[in-house]
Amino acid sequence: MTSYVPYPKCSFHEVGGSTLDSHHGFVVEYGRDRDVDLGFHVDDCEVTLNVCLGRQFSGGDLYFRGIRCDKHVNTEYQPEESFDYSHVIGQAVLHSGRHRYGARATRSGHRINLLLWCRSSAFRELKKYQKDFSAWCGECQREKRERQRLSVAATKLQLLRRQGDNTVASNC
Ligand SMILES: O=C(O)CCC(=O)C(=O)O
Ligand SMILES: [Fe+2]
Repeated sequence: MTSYVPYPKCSFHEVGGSTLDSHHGFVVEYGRDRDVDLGFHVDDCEVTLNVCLGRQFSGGDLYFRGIRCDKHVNTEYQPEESFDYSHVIGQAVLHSGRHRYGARATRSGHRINLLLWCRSSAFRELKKYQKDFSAWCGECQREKRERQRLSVAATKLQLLRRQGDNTVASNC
């Protein structure tokens, strides 16, 4: 193993990363007589640690397509949310569990990865009472920006109308 990744206690604050209190670990294997790829999904956790253990393989890239809350999990992605990651043996990737992603086909060889799904019971409890996840959901953020844009446009229109009324009144 060539790299070291600290336990993600202090990362991913906005998705519960600072209150992680349990985890679930497992190994995935791809190759001959095993899985080929993995479909588009989100993990059942707040933070995912994915360590590429080996062995020799080609393919198997991860394709990420934006972080989403439950309500927006099936929405479109924006071009800037598209990110591909190529596994490197001995290295790990750490990402939000709400990041939508999948694994492309392992084209040859045998790929083995260790997954650690880190969870926060406090974050899960809080989430039940929240409706706006614009702190981390890309689609909540987009909707919020759109609401703000419409509100600014409506205010501008109101001001212009008022200005017009005043001009008419002063000309009478
Ligand atoms: O194949 C990988 O590297 C990722 C596996 C994965 O996303 C999962 O098991 O949830
Ligand atoms: Fe996953």
